[in-house]
Amino acid sequence: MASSLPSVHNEWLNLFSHVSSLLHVPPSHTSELPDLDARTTARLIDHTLLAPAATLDQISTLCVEAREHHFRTVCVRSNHVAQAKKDLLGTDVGVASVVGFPSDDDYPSYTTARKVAEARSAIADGATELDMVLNYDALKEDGQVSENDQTSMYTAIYEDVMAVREAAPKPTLLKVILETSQLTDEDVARACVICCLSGADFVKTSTGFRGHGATLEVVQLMRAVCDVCQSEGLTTGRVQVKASGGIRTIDDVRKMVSVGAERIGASAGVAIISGLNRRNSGIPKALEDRVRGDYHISEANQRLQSTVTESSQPGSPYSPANGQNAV
Ligand SMILES: O=C[C@H](O)COP(=O)(O)O
Repeated sequence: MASSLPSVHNEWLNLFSHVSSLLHVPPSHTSELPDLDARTTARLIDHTLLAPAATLDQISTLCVEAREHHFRTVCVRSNHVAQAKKDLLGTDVGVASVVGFPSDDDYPSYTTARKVAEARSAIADGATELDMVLNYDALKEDGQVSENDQTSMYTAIYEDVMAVREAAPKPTLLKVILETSQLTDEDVARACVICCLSGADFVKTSTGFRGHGATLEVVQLMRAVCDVCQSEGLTTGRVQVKASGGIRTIDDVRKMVSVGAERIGASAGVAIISGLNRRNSGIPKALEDRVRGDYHISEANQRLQSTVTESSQPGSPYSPANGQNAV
């Protein structure tokens, strides 16, 4: 692994070119979506409440829901980890803490020291998983760095993730949020390579606070890049993909799983499971749609479907091979 780590800017660029030359994003899923039962679906979901103004009562309600449905984790801000841990003692639900997360309308770039301190505090309070935000703004500085520069922002981005990884060694799971709505496909791919080299367990699409959430294309691209990194020996194991942001229905989940997501971050976890149960119990679709409407399903579907059609650059190595979109 150490010999694979670039040290200067143009070594990073060479590595990115090498990975992209091997990249084959498969055709988008066009046929059957996977059947998922309620238990399997729940174990895919990080049941999420990240509103900065969330109260302890709301966190406790989140935990009651997570216990009832057996979600994989609750995903909360670090100041809520201790409460969630207490509420979930003796259950099969983990606690995931975000690190370096934005607030409603502020997207600060946290220092590495601050992320490390937040990670340590969350783990001390009982977090079993961390969802840290990548320093994704730095990815956009590529044009300002010459290929001969000895320093590279890619090294700085890598070191930021590594510092949190070292503060949160396995078995704590480390997910790195790319905030894909803010990135080009090329930058998404580069971010995935950096995360793979840093020993992340997951790459995750979105915070849900900035721009649109997960799209099928970006999940598919992230899966493909992580596969290339693994086959090229750039990872210590399989790096998984977490889709988050705007996932509201069981069909949204099925679509994301069909293109490679192995974890779902959603604040609509209860609605997703309830919709699935109603469907399985044969409640007429018209009634289901009316109930689901309470959760702004049609708006979420529109968001998902419109982002699905924002295709990657045709002909680029980051585009699906046949350009078809999943629906
Ligand atoms: O990390 C997860 C996201 O914040 C969830 O976003 P969402 O509220 O659109 O489900």
